[in-house]
Amino acid sequence: MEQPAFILEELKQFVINDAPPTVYYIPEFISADEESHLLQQVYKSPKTKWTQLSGRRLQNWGGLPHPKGMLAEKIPDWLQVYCEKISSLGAFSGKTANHVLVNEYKQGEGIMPHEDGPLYHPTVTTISLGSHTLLDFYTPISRLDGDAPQTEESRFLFSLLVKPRSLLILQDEMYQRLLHGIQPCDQDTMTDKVVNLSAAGALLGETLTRDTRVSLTIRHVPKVMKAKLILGRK
Ligand SMILES: O=C(O)CCC(=O)C(=O)O
Ligand SMILES: [Fe+2]
Repeated sequence: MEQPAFILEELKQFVINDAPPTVYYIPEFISADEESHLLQQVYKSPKTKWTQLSGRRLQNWGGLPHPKGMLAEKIPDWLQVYCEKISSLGAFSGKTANHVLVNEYKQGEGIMPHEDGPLYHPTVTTISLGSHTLLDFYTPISRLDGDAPQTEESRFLFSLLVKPRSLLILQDEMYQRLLHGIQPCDQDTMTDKVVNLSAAGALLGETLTRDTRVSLTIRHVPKVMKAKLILGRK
């Protein structure tokens, strides 16, 4: 059922105005009890659910997104609760999230700048557990001939501080145009490039030391394959 658009009104107070459209940052979206319960569930999952990548490991829930459609799998209740809670805020234009990535970053790990791409409804929502991190944003590589090679440093725009238990929602230009990544480092110093400092309750010049961070990346995959039930049919 379509959610009325006015539910997004509630989120308006959480918009980060110093970032391009649109960033919502909601501190303490979940309680400390919910955080430890979620971490327990993540670490209780079968070892086979983990995929080790260079610099992080991840669990995929809900199916593998594919251009031809995702073969949907049931999301366990401990994650489904949050899919529904976030969707009820209107984050996915009335649709319900059906895909969750669990990423685990040990101290000093990160993720290369990337786009989340066209297989998702263009909204990404992230719950952080266990540690803060800095999410960095970059302009895309310009493909104009004759341009000087662009370094990651020259494409860097600004960062968002995401604290444990927060919910981050990125839409519009933040999803569709900019790239995001996490530097593989142990500590983050808060500069004026961190555009949500006050919303995240941090101080300019403060240095935060990272610990293991687990993030829940909750999204909606619009294209889902309908499994054909051919049993008993000609
Ligand atoms: O851990 C995060 O907050 C970012 C994860 C991410 O960008 C992704 O899985 O695509
Ligand atoms: Fe991403």
